[in-house]
Amino acid sequence: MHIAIVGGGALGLLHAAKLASTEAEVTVWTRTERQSVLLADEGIRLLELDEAGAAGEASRQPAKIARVSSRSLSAAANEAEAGCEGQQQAPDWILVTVKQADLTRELLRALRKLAAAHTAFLFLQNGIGHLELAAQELPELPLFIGVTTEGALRQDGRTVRHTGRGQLWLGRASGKGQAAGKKDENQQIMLQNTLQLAGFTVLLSKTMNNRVYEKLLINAIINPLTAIFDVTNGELPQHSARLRLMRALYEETNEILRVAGGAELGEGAWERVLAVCAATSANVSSMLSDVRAGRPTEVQWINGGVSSLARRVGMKSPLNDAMSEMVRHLQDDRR
Ligand SMILES: NC(=O)C1=CN([C@@H]2O[C@H](COP(=O)(O)OP(=O)(O)OC[C@H]3O[C@@H](n4cnc5c(N)ncnc54)[C@H](OP(=O)(O)O)[C@@H]3O)[C@@H](O)[C@H]2O)C=CC1
Ligand SMILES: CC(C)(CO)C(=O)C(=O)O
Repeated sequence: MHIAIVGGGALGLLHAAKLASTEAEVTVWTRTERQSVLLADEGIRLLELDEAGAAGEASRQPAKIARVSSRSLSAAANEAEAGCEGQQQAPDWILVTVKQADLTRELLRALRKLAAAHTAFLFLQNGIGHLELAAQELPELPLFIGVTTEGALRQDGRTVRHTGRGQLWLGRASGKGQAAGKKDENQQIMLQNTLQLAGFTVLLSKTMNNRVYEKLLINAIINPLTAIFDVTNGELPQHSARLRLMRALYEETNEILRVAGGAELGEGAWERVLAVCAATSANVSSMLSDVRAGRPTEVQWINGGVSSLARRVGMKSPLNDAMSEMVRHLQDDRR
């Protein structure tokens, strides 16, 4: 099986490095030519978690060097379009691991050139809204969505630290329980088996809607509030005013996801949000990391995504609107 990974960032390098230990052929499509040359020459340096869950150097595990092929995405797309001799066959799977802001029409059009009729796509972004865009640009191709609780941090162009073991749920993008075709199922099972051989825990789901919305609920609460208060995930609920804000944001978001998104998150969703804070207590959330580094955040696809859902059915979303506004200000202030 040939698996191409779009983006040599935290999640992309983690998946590529671990998949390289299987029989799959792995290609990383990077943004820059420079990173593609670095990966081809020196391989990916993976700081793996040990059995107790400590990562890389902290646990004194030697770094693993994983050999993969790599290409800049634009060069690969141009070659595919020109029908250059000797180019790689179209992949069976394309795992898209760029951040939301980089998941543009232009990127999707480049990917279309690199796909064949048998190519399936898996999108691993936090937030919502990107699948609609992908469906417009890749209407005839099988699109799958993944919700992952793995944690990864890129340290330099070729080094990635596995910061937390989690699980990956994957299924059809619009999967509200519709019957999957046999080809679909086989494709998913092949990817599941390969990812499991690489060491990931992978579960297939026919109700990805609920998985996506549960992760969205978690991100819509933890990410903006940790960014605004400049605290770790574990510190967030430890102050009564912050806990009250979390709860208010939970009530608003949960109701919007239920009414506008048809989410069935069941009992205990609030406790699960608190459990994520506890399980990732030392984490600096991705939104706080982005704010600290002066990078664009994914707030537009997280709290902004919740607000868009609300608007569609005439509901109000004052707290989510405020989160988007405040995080955008933080972003602008840091630039
Ligand atoms: N990291 C994590 O633990 C988790 C992340 N996620 C989600 O996964 C997504 C990716 O996150 P993460 O891996 O942390 O992000 P990173 O910023 O580490 O990685 C994104 C990568 O995409 C690359 N990229 C951007 N544009 C293009 C392009 N046009 N062509 C090819 N590559 C491109 C970037 O390249 P360059 O560096 O050159 O700009 C970068 O290497 C996000 O939506 C995040 O919310 C979900 C769960 C866990
Ligand atoms: C679950 C959480 C909040 C873990 O840090 C996350 O997904 C993020 O930081 O984006």
